Amino acid sequence: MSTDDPESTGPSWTAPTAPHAPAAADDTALYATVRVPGSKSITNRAYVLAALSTARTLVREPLDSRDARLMLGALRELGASAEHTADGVRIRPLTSGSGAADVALGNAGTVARFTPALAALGERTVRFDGDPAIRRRPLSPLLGALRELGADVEDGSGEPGAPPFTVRGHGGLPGGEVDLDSSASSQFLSALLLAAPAFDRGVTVRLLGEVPSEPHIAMTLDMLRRFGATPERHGREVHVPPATLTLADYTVEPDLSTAAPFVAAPLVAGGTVRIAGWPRETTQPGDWLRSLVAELGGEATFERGADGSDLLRVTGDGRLAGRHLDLHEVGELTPVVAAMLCFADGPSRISGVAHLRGHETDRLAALATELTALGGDVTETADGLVINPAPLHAGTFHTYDDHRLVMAGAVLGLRVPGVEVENPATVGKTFPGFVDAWHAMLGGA
Ligand SMILES: O=C(O)C1=C[C@@H](OP(=O)(O)O)[C@@H](O)[C@H](O)C1
Ligand SMILES: C=C(OP(=O)(O)O)C(=O)O
Repeated sequence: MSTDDPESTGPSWTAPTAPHAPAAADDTALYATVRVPGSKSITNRAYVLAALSTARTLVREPLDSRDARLMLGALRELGASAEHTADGVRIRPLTSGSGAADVALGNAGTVARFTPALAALGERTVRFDGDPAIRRRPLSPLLGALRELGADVEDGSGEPGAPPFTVRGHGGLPGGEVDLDSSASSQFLSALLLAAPAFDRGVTVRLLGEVPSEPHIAMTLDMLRRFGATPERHGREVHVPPATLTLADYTVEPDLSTAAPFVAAPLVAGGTVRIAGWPRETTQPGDWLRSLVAELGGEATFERGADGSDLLRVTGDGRLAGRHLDLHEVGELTPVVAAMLCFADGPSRISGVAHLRGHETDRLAALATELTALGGDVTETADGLVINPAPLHAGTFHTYDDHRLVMAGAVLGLRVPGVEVENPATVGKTFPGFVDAWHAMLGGA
């Protein structure tokens, strides 16, 4: 499966049905242990912080996927180096250098939002562009804030404040105080905070509007601290003083958002799935899935594996309660959660996720269209979806170049024979091995 070709539509994939679905958990039901790859959000933050450090960092157990490769490609263009070793990826920090550079964004929000500040810190003239979809995703509040902090950002041929654009590095950024509306994406705030230790005066961000995806901000602050920075947050103000970053070694946690469809499987189909390496403490938004499982009628408990590592054991019986869920803090889980709720025995509602219209695709429109096309009773609201019980049937599930729609299609297929998931290769944004792992979970590897 190519991780470099966003347009590759390839053959569709008939999502497999579960062995015994729906069913009470018994010995013929789904029973599997699953290992998911490293967190995209942690991997790409670790790479950025390592590139800003004063010495080499070994990033252990990183994600290897299209978004992670795009981040490494961007950092190399900006003067860092990345070497794959037996233990992980060793990053050597950014070096000064002049001339022109080109950063390929693909459709990676983390690359588009986290790397322009790094370009402003260097001395290259860096052009940024990516897939057609990234040109439509929100960016302009971040580029505006970077300009106010002293960056030289020039709009390109498209919409102002959108790729393609150019950053002319002048060897540093003054930094200072700035107002930021980060309501369209928490990544704007994370981007400023991650680069701030390298600004002459650090940064003080005064937030306008509500920031979604709060756990991703906690992740940014936590990782900054591990690399030696001292961020402080007081309500709507976040301050990061200048700091020298260094960390020899960083181990990436498994991606709990990538784990979402595997957590959903036993609830939707009946059975037990264990997720290996689920951390007892984490800033990842996917950790919220543990409480979701309980709320929808399943069970999620920690176990200790034979090797001493933690596993999360998720059990369900194929019956799900309908619920109203505000997903503002965990928006990236919406596609899989919406697929689960199509099997609930009562009405459900998802709210708080208007910003999903600026994700890989307009996820609210895509989910309403695709779930309805399979027989679902799903309507879009301004900030979410209303989902009522309805029998689903076979059909094509279009994925709009969105990895999480492939995962949602897989969940639907557990109980609905004949769900044809279009362009499954697009899941390579975060989990190139997803289709194989899904078949392995179902016992058909
Ligand atoms: O900082 C991050 O790593 C992310 C933040 C979130 O972005 P939004 O706040 O734009 O939803 C999330 O949805 C995305 O998958 C990853
Ligand atoms: C919104 C997502 O990705 P990105 O990092 O491209 O914003 C996502 O993975 O759900």
